[in-house]
Amino acid sequence: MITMDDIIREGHPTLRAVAKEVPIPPTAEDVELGKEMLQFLKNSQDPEKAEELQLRGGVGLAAPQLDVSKRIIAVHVPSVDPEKPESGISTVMYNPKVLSHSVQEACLGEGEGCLSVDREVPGYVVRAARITVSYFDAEGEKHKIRLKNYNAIVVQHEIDHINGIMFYDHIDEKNPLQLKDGVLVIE
Ligand SMILES: OCN(O)CCCc1ccccc1
Ligand code: NI
Repeated sequence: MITMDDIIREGHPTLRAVAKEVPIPPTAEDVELGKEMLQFLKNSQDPEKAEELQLRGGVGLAAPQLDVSKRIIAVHVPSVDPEKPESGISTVMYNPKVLSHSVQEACLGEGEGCLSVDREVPGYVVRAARITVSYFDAEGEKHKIRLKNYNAIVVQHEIDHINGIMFYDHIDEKNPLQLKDGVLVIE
C-alpha cells in the first residue's frame, strides 16, 4: 500500500527526469502499480484512512513521485455534482499525451500544491483551460478524451510530472499573483 513515505520530495533527481514510455499492453507490474496509485488517492480523500495513514489529500499522482520513472499517472477527482457523475474523473493513464489544447488559459484561484513539495508556493499556475488527451488503460485500450477546467488542470499537473516539470515552474516569480487578461480563474 502506498503511503507518504513512498513519495519522493523536491530535490530528488527523478522528479526532474523525463519518464519513459511503458510497453502496451501494460505489464502486470505496471497494472498493479497503477491500481495502488489510484487506491492511494482514494485513501487520501477518505477522512478516516487519511488520518489513520497520515496521508496528505491528493487528486492526482504520477509514477515519478514514487521514484518510478515511467509515464503512468493516476487521477481521482470526485464529481462535485451528483447529477453529473461524468464531471469527475477516476482513472489510471498509461503513456498519456496532450494531443491538443485550447488557446483559452485557466488557473486555480488558490494556486497549486504538490505531494512532492513540503512547502506553500503561492502564485497562479496558468495552464490550458481545455485539453484533448490520449492514453492507454490497464487493458491496453486506447482512449481519447476531452477535459476542461479542474479535471484539465489536474491532468496537466500530472503529465508535467512525467516530463520533469514542477507546478512552480509555471509561476511568474516576479509577479506570482499577476494574471494576464482572459485567464479563467477556477475557484
Ligand atoms: O502530482 C500530484 N500531486 O502532487 C498532488 C496534487 C495534485 C494537484 C494539486 C493542485 C492542482 C492540480 C493537481
Ligand atoms: Ni504533484
